[in-house]
Amino acid sequence: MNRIKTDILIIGAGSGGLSVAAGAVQMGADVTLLEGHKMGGDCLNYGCVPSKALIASGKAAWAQRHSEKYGVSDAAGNADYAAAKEHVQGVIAQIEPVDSQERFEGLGVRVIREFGQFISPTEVQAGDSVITARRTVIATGSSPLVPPIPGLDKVPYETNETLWELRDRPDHLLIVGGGPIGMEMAQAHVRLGSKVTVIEGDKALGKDDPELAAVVVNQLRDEGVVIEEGTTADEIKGRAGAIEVVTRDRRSIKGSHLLMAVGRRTNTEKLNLEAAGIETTKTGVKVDGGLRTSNRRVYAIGDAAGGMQFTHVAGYHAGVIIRSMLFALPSKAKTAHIPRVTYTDPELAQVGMTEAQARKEHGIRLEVVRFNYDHNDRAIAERKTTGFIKVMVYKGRPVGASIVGHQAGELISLWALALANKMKMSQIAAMVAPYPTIGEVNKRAAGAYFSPRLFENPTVKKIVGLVQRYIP
Ligand SMILES: Cc1cc2nc3c(=O)[nH]c(=O)nc-3n(C[C@H](O)[C@H](O)[C@H](O)COP(=O)(O)OP(=O)(O)OC[C@H]3O[C@@H](n4cnc5c(N)ncnc54)[C@H](O)[C@@H]3O)c2cc1C
Ligand SMILES: NC(=O)c1ccc[n+]([C@@H]2O[C@H](COP(=O)([O-])OP(=O)(O)OC[C@H]3O[C@@H](n4cnc5c(N)ncnc54)[C@H](O)[C@@H]3O)[C@@H](O)[C@H]2O)c1
Repeated sequence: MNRIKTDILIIGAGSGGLSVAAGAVQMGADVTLLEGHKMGGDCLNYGCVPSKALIASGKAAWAQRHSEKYGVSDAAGNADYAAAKEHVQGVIAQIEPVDSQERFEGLGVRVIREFGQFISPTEVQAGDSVITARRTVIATGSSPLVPPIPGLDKVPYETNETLWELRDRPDHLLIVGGGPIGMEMAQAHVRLGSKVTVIEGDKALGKDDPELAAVVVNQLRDEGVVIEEGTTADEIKGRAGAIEVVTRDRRSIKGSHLLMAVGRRTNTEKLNLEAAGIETTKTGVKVDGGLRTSNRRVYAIGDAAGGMQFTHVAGYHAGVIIRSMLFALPSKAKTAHIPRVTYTDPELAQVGMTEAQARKEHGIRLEVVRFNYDHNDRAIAERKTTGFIKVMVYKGRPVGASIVGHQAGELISLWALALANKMKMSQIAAMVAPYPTIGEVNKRAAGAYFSPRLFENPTVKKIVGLVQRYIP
């Protein structure tokens, strides 16, 4: 048995774990990192990176088929599904070195390629090593949730972990779940030439503002995706190439392939948390505001912490706990300034409160300002005028922003900055945005807040009248 003493032990080398490791080791801590599977975790290997790469293939095919409006004749836009998947692997391969064992060992991190499990409140076993750490970080991420739908265990199905291996284009992809995974993959596949049916138990993109979700849902429907809402997949039948989903209302929906995209479950089963006195909740490891578990020497971050499940959240959590672990300073993880984006076309982006949440919180004192993409000159030039922004404002400060449209994911960063720093609408309005950019949408939303105050204000009119009378 190999005994190791270390300052910081990190379990899981995904977005969260790697960020802690890189930060802590470069600030002088002795760091040990465990990874039982692939370096880089879900985001690099099975999540953000492959999904965004496949979306890029779909976009390229779509652009070829829809170029007539720019004076360039439409082309067939026929996609080679296997080649698109090679492109996906190529993108992963290009990013991989940044997350590699070699890079982290080069930084001075002790990397052990084993799954870890607690054997006591202060010890973790990984292979033949027993590690005692001053502080331990659970960064074990999450896996696809596969619900016990009758018949599912008897048919082949894809998840976000297997989809990237598939080389034969599905003739008809059935997707159970209309959340971000389901909707992003539905559009990528329909654009790459598959028929696609989404079966969603409630509302597609149901966690988002329904007014924005409707824009995305309508676009996908226009592109040919069949979206069945309000009905769950209650039974699965068939065999490879001929899958049948029987819905709650006893309809039979047939397709060639099945993708399960109904949410996540956190990876805690291998950790033997009881041995360390670490409690869990329904969604993940139980943490306090500073991301400490019920064992004060152990933190949980990223997907494992059971809150918002995004790569940038895992990275943010890393910063929060580094402050607390390395400098013993108080540090709290907040959520109000965390953005999220669904990378459909158009994209859907949110930070802070949605309109419904803000109305509930602030009642009639809430102001909602809007601006539509069809008044943005760059959007008109690029013929990407579908979409709008709305900003929820309370006492002169934004408390939420929702954007659906071209590059919404890029535009939301400004509002993430504003919310993180409690900025005023006047500070956004003071910004000069270059013309013609999609980014002017943000400036115009801020302008929409001040327009009525300036242009429909009798006092302003009176002052201007007076000043004009007296200046030479
Ligand atoms: C299809 C898909 C698309 C996504 N797209 C986006 C996106 O566009 N933007 C975004 O922000 N987020 C996206 N996400 C979410 C994002 O991937 C996750 O939020 C992020 O990967 C979480 O990081 P993490 O460090 O918590 O966990 P992970 O990245 O999952 O890393 C956890 C690591 O821990 C390892 N591990 C588990 N148990 C143990 C153990 N006992 N011992 C040792 N190692 C262990 C695992 O093997 C894994 O490598 C997407 C997710 C999916 C599934
Ligand atoms: N762009 C991004 O940032 C991005 C992209 C993909 C995934 N993610 C992350 O991964 C998480 C998981 O994504 P997801 O889409 O799997 O989960 P999700 O929980 O967001 O959506 C799952 C959907 O499946 C539906 N559902 C559940 N059981 C069903 C059933 N039996 N039949 C029909 N519908 C059913 C739910 O109503 C829900 O709308 C996201 O919440 C997000 O944190 C992020």
